Amino acid sequence: MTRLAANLSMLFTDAPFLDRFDRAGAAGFEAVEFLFPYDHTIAEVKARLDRNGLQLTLINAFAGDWAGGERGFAARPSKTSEFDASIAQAIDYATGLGCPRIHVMSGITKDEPDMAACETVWIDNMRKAADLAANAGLDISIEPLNSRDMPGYFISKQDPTLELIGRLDRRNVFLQFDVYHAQIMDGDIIRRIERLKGAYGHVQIAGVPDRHEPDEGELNYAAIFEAFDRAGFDGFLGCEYNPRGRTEDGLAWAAPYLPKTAG
Ligand SMILES: O=C(O)C(=O)CO
Repeated sequence: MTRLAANLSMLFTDAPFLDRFDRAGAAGFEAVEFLFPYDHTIAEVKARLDRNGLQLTLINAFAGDWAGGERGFAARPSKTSEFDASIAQAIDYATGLGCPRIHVMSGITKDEPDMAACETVWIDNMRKAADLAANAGLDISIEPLNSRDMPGYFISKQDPTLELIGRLDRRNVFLQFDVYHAQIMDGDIIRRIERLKGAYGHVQIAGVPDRHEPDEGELNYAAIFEAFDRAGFDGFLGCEYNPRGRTEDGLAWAAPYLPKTAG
């Protein structure tokens, strides 16, 4: 069954962050995800989840100076103390908010002098994060980002990322399968959903190429939703797109999958 989570870092952004929970609830969502809750206390965020009856499916660990272009620390040899602090903080928030997984970003490595050192520190950092998360009953999610939007990001394709995840040898680390990024870098989406079954723990969606609502662009999302169903994926699909206008005005495609609005 297709179930949708609103990504509150990209949807309802005409409202302040905490008010986006109310907008998502009113629009019929039963779940949300977002990148960084850290400007607010756990209690403030929890109160908004609870008052709207929303589950939280994903948060990101702090990833550095986002506006300045930073995208995480895991593969950056000079940033291990920032990495450690970001994981400790994310585990506190995920635990306090009842969120089952944390997206740990790998970092922009195009200007790093030694890629072998980046890979070594990525493995060490991700293993450390996975073990701390496992102690708290949480999963780690790792996402390749397409190199058109995010040049120089450490991981950009699904299969090489899975190869790295395999080397971690940790049972609580999963691929974050963002269909938008995967279509741009890898393609063959339906077969990939089937082949990678069990390897992805979280899924995100958007239209390709413009990252707007999934009802436009080159992908047939009805067929993709069926493929995730057939593959037995029972998690939420994170709606991580830039709305063409006001978020609510672009949600007609989602209505059949939103329990509070489905007729
Ligand atoms: O940019 C993306 O696709 C993300 O999910 C960042 O967390």
